[in-house]
Amino acid sequence: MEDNQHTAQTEQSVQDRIRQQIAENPVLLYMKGSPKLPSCGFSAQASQALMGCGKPFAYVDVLQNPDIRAELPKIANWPTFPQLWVNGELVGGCDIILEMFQQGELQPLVEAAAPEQPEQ
Ligand SMILES: N[C@@H](CCC(=O)N[C@@H](CS)C(=O)NCC(=O)O)C(=O)O
Ligand code: FES
Repeated sequence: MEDNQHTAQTEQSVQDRIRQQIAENPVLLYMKGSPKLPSCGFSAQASQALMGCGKPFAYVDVLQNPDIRAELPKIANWPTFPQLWVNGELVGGCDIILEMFQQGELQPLVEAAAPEQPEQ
């Protein structure tokens, strides 16, 4: 009973953390590994396409965050990684990201979403 309650609370706080990440980062990629050192071919292709857009983006390595890996698919209603979120909305996974990149649709989406770099 107490254990169940604890688990429910933990899941809630993980989901809150995810929602905050999604709200705070206009372009956010949930992936396996990092853009520089991806741990899966799907995440490698997705992050490469995003890097090809030439704008900074945030990422979360779900292999380093197993709680996020477990909870995000419930929030997103999307079972796999990578997941690209732009302006608080799920764009899709690797297939959709690559398709949009090849169609020239990813770059304008990212450009419109990413805030300008602050002046130095
Ligand atoms: N067709 C998918 C490929 C992604 C995929 O199948 N990902 C798997 C293997 S990396 C996954 O995330 N499985 C759930 C998990 O590992 O938590 C896409 O377009 O993103
Ligand atoms: S980690 Fe095996 S397919 Fe992505």
